[in-house]
Parts: sequence; C-alpha cells; structure tokens
Amino acid sequence: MARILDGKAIAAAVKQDLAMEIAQLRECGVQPKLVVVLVGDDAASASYVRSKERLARELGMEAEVIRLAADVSEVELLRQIELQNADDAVDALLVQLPLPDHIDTDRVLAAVDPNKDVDGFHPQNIGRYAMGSPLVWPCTTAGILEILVRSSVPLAGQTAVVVGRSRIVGWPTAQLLLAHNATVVQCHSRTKDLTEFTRQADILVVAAGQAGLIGVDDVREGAVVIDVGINRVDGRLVGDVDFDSVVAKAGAITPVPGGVGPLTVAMLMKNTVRLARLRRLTKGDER
Ligand SMILES: NC(=O)C1=CN([C@@H]2O[C@H](COP(=O)(O)OP(=O)(O)OC[C@H]3O[C@@H](n4cnc5c(N)ncnc54)[C@H](OP(=O)(O)O)[C@@H]3O)[C@@H](O)[C@H]2O)C=CC1
Ligand SMILES: Nc1nc(=O)c2c([nH]1)NC[C@@H]1CN(c3ccc(C(=O)N[C@@H](CCC(=O)O)C(=O)O)cc3)C=[N+]21
Repeated sequence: MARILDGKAIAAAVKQDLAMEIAQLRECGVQPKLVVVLVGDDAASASYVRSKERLARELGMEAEVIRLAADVSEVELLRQIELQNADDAVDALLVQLPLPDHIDTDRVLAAVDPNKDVDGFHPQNIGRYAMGSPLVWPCTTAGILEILVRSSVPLAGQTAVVVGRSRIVGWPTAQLLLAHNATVVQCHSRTKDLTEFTRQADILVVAAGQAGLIGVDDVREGAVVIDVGINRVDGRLVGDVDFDSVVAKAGAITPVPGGVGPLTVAMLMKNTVRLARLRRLTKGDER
C-alpha cells in the first residue's frame, strides 16, 4: 500500500514558513504584492484566482485582481500589463490562463516584466530554467519539487518519466528533474507505447489532463506517482491516475484533490516573496 503524499499538509507547512518570512519582511518595510490578471468569466479560473487572492492576504501580502471582460482587446490587456510592470509597488504579476482565442497568449506572456514573472512563463525565464537556474520555477513544478523534497524522495540517478510537455507543467517539470540529476523521459500524445516508458519510472509525473490515463499496469511496483491532472468526471474531481488501483502498487502517490493542487497555490506565494526579495532587497545582485 502506497504512502499517500498529503499535499494539503505539505502546503500548510510551506504557508507556515512563509507567514513568518513575510512578517519579517514587513518589519523591514517590505510588503510583497501580487497582481493577478483574469480575463473573462470561466468559473474554474475565477475560483483559482479567488483562492490565490485569499491566500496572499491570509499570509500578510498585498493582492489585487484585475478583472477584464472576455472580449477585451489584446491592446487593452497589454496596456494593463504595462501599468503593472511600471508600478514599483507590484512584485509579482500573473496572467491567468487560458486566455480567450482572439488573444495571442505568447505575446501577452512576453509582455510581463521578467523580474515580476511569478509564473516563470516569460521566454527569458524559460531560457533561464533551460540553463537550470531560474529566478523561480513555474508554480506547479516548484510544488512537485516541494512534495518530493519534503517527503525525502531522492532524485539524483532516479529514472523520472513525465507524461505531458506543456509550457505550464510538463516541460518545466522535466527540466527541473533533469536539473536535479534524474534521468528524464518526456512523453506526450505522440509517444508510441506510453506504458513501455511509464513502467520504467522510479518517479512518474502525470500531467496530461486525461482521466484514467495511468492504470495499475502502467506503474512499476514501488514507484513514486505524482498526479497533476485535474479532471471533472460526473461532478467529481479526479486526476490522470486511477488512484484506487495504483495506490496498491505504488510506493507513494499524491491524491486528487489534495495533492499537487494545494502546492501550486502555496508556491505562487513563495515565488512572490522571492521576487519581492530579489527586486527590493538585493538590487539585482542575485540575479
Ligand atoms: N494540480 C495543479 O496544480 C495543476 C493541474 N493542472 C492540470 O494538469 C493537466 C495538464 O495541464 P496542462 O499541461 O496545462 O495541459 P495541456 O493540455 O496544455 O497539455 C497536456 C499534455 O499532455 C499530453 N497528452 C495529452 N493526452 C495524452 C495521452 N493520451 N498520452 C500522452 N500524453 C498526452 C499532451 O501532448 P501533446 O503536447 O502532444 O499535445 C500535452 O503535452 C490538466 O488536467 C490541468 O487541469 C494544470 C496546472 C496546475
Ligand atoms: N497563469 C496561470 N498560472 C497557473 O498556475 C494556472 C493557470 N494559469 N491556469 C490554470 C492552472 C490550474 N491551476 C491550479 C491551481 C490550483 C489547483 C488546486 O488548488 N486544486 C485543488 C482542488 C481545487 C478544487 O476543488 O477545485 C486540489 O487539487 O486539491 C488546481 C489547479 C493553476 N493554473
């Protein structure tokens, strides 16, 4: 029976550390500020954004949400981003994805000041983590590392298989595991015989957005399984891994909900604090 990696509990530990760090920063006259730009009225996005805003305030940071209509022009969205880039009180800026189809997501992500890019999606920051040394890792990727480290899962020399290669999760996660000296295989929708690869994984990260993609026969005995997927099936949240069968074979597994998700939001806060420190206290020396 696998050890259940309790994302909620790990996120709570991260938040506790952060609350102390933020209190110390405030004594030095620094109150980190996070701004989230939300375009349109997608219910899931709106709910994620609310939880980000709530947690930032709970931890003693400043948080602001800029809500724009679904039919906002790209020019207007870029103008809003420029305003936040220019505002010295703002440490961290995030544009909630996905954006409506009429907006060029790449252009928008490239418009965010790289030093305020709390998601790590700016081309300059993607370049940085391709070199293994980003200002911040993308929040979900950073959360996966936090789970592995706080659960004492070794990475060096381990075979890590990542299913998914998106810019948000799959690709940065593979880069992070590589930077920590795992041997990394990156799978995607064109991978021939996925099972052949996933069965080799000491650490299996699944971020495909396909409920039930990974079953018990796709997992090696004793593997550490990190399920990033969030799927709504019959009104219930499930991951990409068939938890009930895999839990009996894996060595450790994250549940959905209560696994990676809570860490994603906690790491957004941690990244915000890091960017605030870099921008306000080190005058760029560390960069
Ligand atoms: N828990 C959390 O904090 C977060 C959860 N998520 C969730 O994680 C999942 C993935 O998100 P995201 O990366 O943004 O999604 P994308 O749709 O952008 O990417 C999915 C990736 O999975 C690959 N893929 C899809 N189907 C298969 C398949 N059958 N076999 C192998 N690979 C496949 C795709 O391959 P290809 O590139 O070839 O198309 C693609 O690389 C979603 O469920 C999302 O909701 C996302 C962010 C945070
Ligand atoms: N610019 C940008 N940055 C993101 O980081 C980003 C994004 N856009 N777009 C969407 C994805 C998705 N995402 C999640 C965050 C928290 C949970 C989360 O807290 N999940 C809870 C359950 C929440 C629920 O009940 O709905 C859990 O897994 O326990 C999930 C998914 C961040 N994303």
